[in-house]
Amino acid sequence: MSEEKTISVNATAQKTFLTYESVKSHTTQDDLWMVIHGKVYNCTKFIDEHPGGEEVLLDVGGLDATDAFEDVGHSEEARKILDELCIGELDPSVCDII
Ligand code: HEM
Repeated sequence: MSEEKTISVNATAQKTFLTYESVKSHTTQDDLWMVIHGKVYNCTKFIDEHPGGEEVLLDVGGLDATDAFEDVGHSEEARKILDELCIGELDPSVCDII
């Protein structure tokens, strides 16, 4: 079964929806995804560059990292980096628990 589905929202914009089931299998240094505020981020390329170190990112691999991310009080710059790492949103039609 495919991990993602793409839904046409209108003629110009498309959203990629991912299930939490697919997010939680990406938990390693070579393949690290996480969820922050309902969006899915592929952080693999950023692990080495994270100013807060790689361990904290690996700790939340495959999980909802919203609280961990917000508790640190990340800067606007950090949020811009997040935008670049976004690969989709959690599928609202699938009710799976994080
Ligand atoms: C992909 C998601 C994340 C991105 C893009 C990111 C980005 C950054 C950036 C740019 C900084 C430098 C300070 C700032 O600009 O705010 C930073 C610092 C930090 N981050 Fe993250 N971060 C992410 C996730 C996390 C998570 C999940 C944690 C878990 C606790 C975390 C913990 C920290 C800590 C502790 C620092 C402070 C490091 C220091 O100043 O010594 N980060 N992060």
